[in-house]
Amino acid sequence: MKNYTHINDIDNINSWIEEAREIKANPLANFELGKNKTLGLLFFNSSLRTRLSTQKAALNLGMNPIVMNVSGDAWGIEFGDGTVMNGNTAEHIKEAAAVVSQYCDVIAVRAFPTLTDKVKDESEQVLNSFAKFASVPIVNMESATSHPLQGLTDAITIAENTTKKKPKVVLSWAPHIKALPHAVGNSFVQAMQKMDVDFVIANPEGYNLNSQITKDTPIYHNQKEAFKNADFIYAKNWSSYEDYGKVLKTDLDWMITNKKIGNAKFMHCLPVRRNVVVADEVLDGENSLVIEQANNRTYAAQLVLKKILEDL
Ligand SMILES: NCCC[C@H](NC(=O)CCC(=O)O)C(=O)O
Ligand SMILES: NC(=O)OP(=O)(O)O
Repeated sequence: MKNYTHINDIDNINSWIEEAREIKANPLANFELGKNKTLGLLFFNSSLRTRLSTQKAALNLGMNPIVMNVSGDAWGIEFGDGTVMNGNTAEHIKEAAAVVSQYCDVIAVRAFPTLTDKVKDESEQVLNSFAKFASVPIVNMESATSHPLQGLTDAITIAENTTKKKPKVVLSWAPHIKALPHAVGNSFVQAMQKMDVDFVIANPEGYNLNSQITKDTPIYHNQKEAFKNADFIYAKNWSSYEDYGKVLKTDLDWMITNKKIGNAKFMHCLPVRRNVVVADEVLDGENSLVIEQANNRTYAAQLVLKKILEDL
């Protein structure tokens, strides 16, 4: 594999899940594969899990990770073509990506959306510019519209926590005070569409995700109806896609509680705001998978890096 930028880069989700579980059972089996190879991790935004689990994955493969907070620490990067750079940006992505490519064998990038400019966000300017101007493989650590390391992690977590042939999985919108990206929701939808699950989405009116992503996945505006017979409930807030980047609703009637989830397992990508997105009782209860889900970030990243290293 060259780049891992989207869930569509997964050619066979069942074999990927199987391989990730083998890696989890024996994380140091490929310790020689990444010897003398450098992974550069570039962060335009905050992170706890992605930053640490991707480095851990690299270390398990014998790679050397180097990390940079691009926003603030690096020179402001210009992405526009032909720009007269007399503003706040000091170096062009053409030089930046070419230079970093000389130091790193693989480059991983995190860059969130503006949530104010839909066209710009959907063009995936930052991620695609790295893919265009870097001479080494690129890994998406959450871009404007997708978080494929998280989507792969979620698929692994569901597979290892069910014995059913076709479990029912619900992605539920949940409240938040801030405007959040669609990336996690989008990649979860795309991962579930590749799996053999009974998958539905629950969100209030005005909060439908991009229909080119949800396609024919059923969307309920009644959370209770959607949760009937659910085996997994995956909560996530996102801002409106239709009324782009707007927060239309902050009251807590869509917050996840024990009464709502019943016997279903609870999932969230984290970080999560307690008693806004989900009640304490759920996160502290035995149906919560969130800590194991975060653990699986390492093995998802390790599988992706392994596939890239094998093709270098
Ligand atoms: N990488 C996991 C989620 C990152 C981001 N969450 C956040 O920004 C939460 C921030 C807060 O709660 O203040 C998102 O939703 O895409
Ligand atoms: N789930 C996730 O990507 O977490 P971080 O934002 O902390 O990396």
